[in-house]
Amino acid sequence: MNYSNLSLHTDKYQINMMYAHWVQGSLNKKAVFEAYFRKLPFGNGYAVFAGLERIVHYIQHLKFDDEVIDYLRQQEEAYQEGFLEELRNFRFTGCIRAVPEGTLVFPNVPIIRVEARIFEAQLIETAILNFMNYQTLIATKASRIKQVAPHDMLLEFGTRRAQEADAAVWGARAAYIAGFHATSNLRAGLLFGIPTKGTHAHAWIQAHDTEEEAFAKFAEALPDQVSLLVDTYDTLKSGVPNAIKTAKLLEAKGKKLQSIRLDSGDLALISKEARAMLDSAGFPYVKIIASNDLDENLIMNLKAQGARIDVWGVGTQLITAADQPSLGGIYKLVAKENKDGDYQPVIKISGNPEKVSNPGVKETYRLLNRQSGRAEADYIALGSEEEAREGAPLLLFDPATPYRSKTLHDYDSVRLLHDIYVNGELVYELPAVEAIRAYHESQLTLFRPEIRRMLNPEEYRITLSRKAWDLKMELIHEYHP
Ligand SMILES: Nc1ncnc2c1ncn2[C@@H]1O[C@H](COP(=O)(O)OP(=O)(O)OP(=O)(O)O)[C@@H](O)[C@H]1O
Ligand SMILES: O=P(O)(O)OC[C@H]1O[C@H](OP(=O)(O)OP(=O)(O)O)[C@H](O)[C@@H]1O
Ligand SMILES: O=C(O)c1cccnc1
Repeated sequence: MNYSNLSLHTDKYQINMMYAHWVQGSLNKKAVFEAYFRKLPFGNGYAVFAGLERIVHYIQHLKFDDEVIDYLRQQEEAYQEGFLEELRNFRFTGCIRAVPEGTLVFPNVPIIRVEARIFEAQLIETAILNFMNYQTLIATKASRIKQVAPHDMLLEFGTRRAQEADAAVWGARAAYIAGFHATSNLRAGLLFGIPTKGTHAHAWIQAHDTEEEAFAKFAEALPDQVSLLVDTYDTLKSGVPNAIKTAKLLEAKGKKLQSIRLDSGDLALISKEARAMLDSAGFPYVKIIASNDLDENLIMNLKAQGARIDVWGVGTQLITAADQPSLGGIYKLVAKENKDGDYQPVIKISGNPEKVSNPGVKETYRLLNRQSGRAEADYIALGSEEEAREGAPLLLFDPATPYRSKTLHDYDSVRLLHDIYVNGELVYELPAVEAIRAYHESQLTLFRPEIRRMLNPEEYRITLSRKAWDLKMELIHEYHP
């Protein structure tokens, strides 16, 4: 079996809809879908978009091979051979626009737009959401951790607790984009060129007669990168004193002990005492790593307690986004091709106002205040509108709170969506992960600290243009006269 073929990495209902479009002859009708999420995760003030590289890789390799076709034939007797033949010839021929990875993104702002034959656009919904939702979630969680320890080294240790192998490597990459410095996962290092780091486990100590011997042997084996786990028996009575002995052995050879790792107990108290012991033994350069179910709240708390920790190893809480294990990103049809070949806007109505979709093919602009250089708002306009593109005065119109409406005069507007595929052709050069990480860091500076803060952040302004709002109201009234 070919484990790497992702053509059926989709929900069965997509293939059923594709089949029904094929049966009724509407498969080639064009459609526009937009992907976005409605609510920020973790109560954060922003999310960090990630997942595009994986999406591109998926689209590039989309192929219904013989094995897949045979499986579908067995699965569903109703599927006619002509449909299966259509799938056999499947390739993506549409257009995809997306925000670059590392961009800060906000609720209800389209972050991916797919314009394609409905047959194609429908198939890829599930995979696009799967990649975007997970990676954006982990990048956002990692960004929160980075916020509380902006000057410390952050190591991603989550693979053993991740929801399987793909989550481990793509999660490691998402964490790196958001400012982590390295991962323990070597495959992530190989695949994405991100730095890797590692200490050793308790098993190394347990495999020797004494802790002292274990440390010395480890230092002998890897003298240039010795990091010792000091809590196997007793951190302060045995682990740290033995680490100091090893540090002396290393110095005698002209080498340096890099760090010790604390993995249990009161990390604030123990780190302070370990720091004092290392300093008074003449090893101020030895860093202290901490691990043990850490997250942004614990790290912030440990810092408030004066913990002397230089490096944070973060696993389970990050890679599983433990406090919110899913981002609710969605993919909604916003326009369909009508009989004349024009796009007709469509809406999804819900009893819950937050769930009513924004109809029409739209363009999103990030408006940067020319005086401060800071982002003021994201402005969602219909594709046909010119104002934001041309820098004309813009009404930031808030129907729920009209007193918040204001007109923006002196601004630069940046189009958020970039061409990724044009008529089936990949036109976007995927940036190296280092460049994405640097881009993300620069993007953060565009936002005021009140929006970036971890707790009760200020809400960033998202505005529909007057025309986009009027279109929404028009369609609502059509269905609810
Ligand atoms: N000073 C501290 N303040 C708040 N939380 C702490 C502090 N020190 C450690 N913690 C956190 O408390 C939780 C439990 O720590 P504890 O020392 O009980 O570890 P443990 O996992 O039970 O130890 P072991 O690994 O030996 O079983 C961990 O998430 C740890 O990171
Ligand atoms: O705690 P996390 O943030 O997930 O970080 C990774 C954990 O993985 C290792 O533990 P190990 O697998 O030996 O199990 P443990 O949880 O019992 O320490 C390591 O010592 C960390 O404690
Ligand atoms: O290198 C480490 O210390 C490490 C790696 C994975 C999980 N826990 C710790």
